[in-house]
Amino acid sequence: MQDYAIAPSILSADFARLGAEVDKVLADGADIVHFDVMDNHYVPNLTIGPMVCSALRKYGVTAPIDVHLMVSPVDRIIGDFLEAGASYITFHPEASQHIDRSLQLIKQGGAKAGLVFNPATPLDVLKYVMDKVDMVLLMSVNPGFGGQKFIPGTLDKLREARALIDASGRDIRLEIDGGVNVENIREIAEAGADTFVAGSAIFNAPDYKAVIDRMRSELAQVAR
Ligand SMILES: O=C(CO)[C@@H](O)[C@H](O)COP(=O)(O)O
Repeated sequence: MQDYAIAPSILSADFARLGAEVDKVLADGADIVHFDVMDNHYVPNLTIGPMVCSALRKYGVTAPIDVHLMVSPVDRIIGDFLEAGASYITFHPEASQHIDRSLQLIKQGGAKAGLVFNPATPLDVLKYVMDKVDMVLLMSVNPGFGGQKFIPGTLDKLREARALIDASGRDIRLEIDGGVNVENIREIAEAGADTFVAGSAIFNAPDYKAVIDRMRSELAQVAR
């Protein structure tokens, strides 16, 4: 079976009890902590920054932390997230003046680097930096808020990204983010995703483990 990873987005967690929420979702079977950084500039919302990432590490979180920067410009915040213990740092190509340089900053700092594509952003730049990318994140909603509906056109884009990744021969995760739930996760995996961000589907449910277990049983039935 494919090495699938479930990455709950803490955007939908209870921020007043963040450490306990992260502990619980990891104990309930999540693989990766998805950490959404919004700057009220690149996107119309404001969330959490490097101090919160660092606080989670000090609190004892050892799981990979996948930092999604919805921030412009990106370069000046990358160093802070490297120090704060980010495992992955992904950013939007349109938020960097020098995409190759931003990717190098992340990798030289010891984290895995990735690019994020909004629903209407083409994948064109990817082919020029494939050798520096460890993750490709496709947004299946317009970024800024949790709880939106999955945009179905993202399935074709996933197939396109999967073909590019497979052709590269590199070990690159293909992550999907926005409107992922138990009902659509199998179709999304069949289109090529291997890493699934889910915010409201998990954190708005009374039983996180039940949702994650149901997601895994859907993934166990994926035909590829
Ligand atoms: O980055 C974002 C939104 O910009 C996402 O990570 C959302 O937080 C996902 O939430 P759901 O769509 O799963 O509720």
